[in-house]
Amino acid sequence: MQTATWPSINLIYSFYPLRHLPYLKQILEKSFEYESFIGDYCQKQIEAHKKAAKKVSENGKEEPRDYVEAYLREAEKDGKNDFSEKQLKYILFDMWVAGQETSANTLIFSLLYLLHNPNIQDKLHAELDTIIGSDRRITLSDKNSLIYVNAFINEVQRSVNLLPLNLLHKTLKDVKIGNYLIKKNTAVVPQISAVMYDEEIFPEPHKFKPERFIDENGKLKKVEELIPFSIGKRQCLGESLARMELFLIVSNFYNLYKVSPIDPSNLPSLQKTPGVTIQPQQFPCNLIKRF
Ligand code: HEM
Repeated sequence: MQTATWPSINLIYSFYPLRHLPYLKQILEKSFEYESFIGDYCQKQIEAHKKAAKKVSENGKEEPRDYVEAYLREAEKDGKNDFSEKQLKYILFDMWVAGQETSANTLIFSLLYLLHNPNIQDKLHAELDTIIGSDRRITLSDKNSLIYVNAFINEVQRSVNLLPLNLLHKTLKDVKIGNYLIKKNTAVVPQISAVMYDEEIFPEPHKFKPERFIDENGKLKKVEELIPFSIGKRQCLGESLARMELFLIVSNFYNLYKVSPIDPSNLPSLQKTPGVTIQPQQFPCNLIKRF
């Protein structure tokens, strides 16, 4: 994934003849290698589902267990050949690539921010101890009560700024914005960071402050400029899934564990490795059970 999202890959796809240059050629070949690795994995899942899934024609009335099963059933019902296995493979590929590392890297950065801000971890634990108060499983029904946890996740997503350059878009017709004319077929790179690091909206944008998302009455603030999933027609397809995952993992993980640095005088680096998605550096830390 890291290879496939290198800026050089974007460069090649923006101007395809560049793929013949020796260094870029090597990178592109590496990305094809990873692409077929993930593609093969998706294909194996489809094969396994085809064997196990209950077909509509076999009176499969119960809910499909997952996306692949739902797709295969729809394909069986469809008479127009709108569904194909190739399409399914690439949908799975897209969801895997877009959904796996994005959520994982955001979660890893949450650890880093807590290692750098032990007082914020104390506040997180204080809220979890007051509202949850045990090692019971936290569920989505707890979401509205855990204000600080939600504010913490918002601030992690704002600070990580996972897709700083968003994905490339293209204008389908001439567009006028203010005094600027953007011609049809222009590549546009919407800058999510310009919004999430705007100091008029988020004062001291480089400081990690979950409190910026809590109002004077202690309620969670809705801040429209918090746009880690982008906005518009092509905004993240997995946003609601990702939001659920982040809440469930962050709340349960930090309820059960306290994180601490191996060496407090030498904290792990917050440096971000660039790519289409931001990557953290590898780091060790201690996990202490709270229950
Ligand atoms: C923290 C987690 C995530 C973040 C920050 C994130 C962010 C984004 C962003 C910024 C885009 C580009 C939107 C645009 O072009 O304007 C995007 C696109 C996309 N995301 Fe996510 N995403 C996350 C998780 C997921 C998950 C879990 C899935 C699926 C299971 C997913 C699937 C997709 C897909 C398929 C697209 C392309 C949508 C399109 O082009 O129409 N993402 N995501």
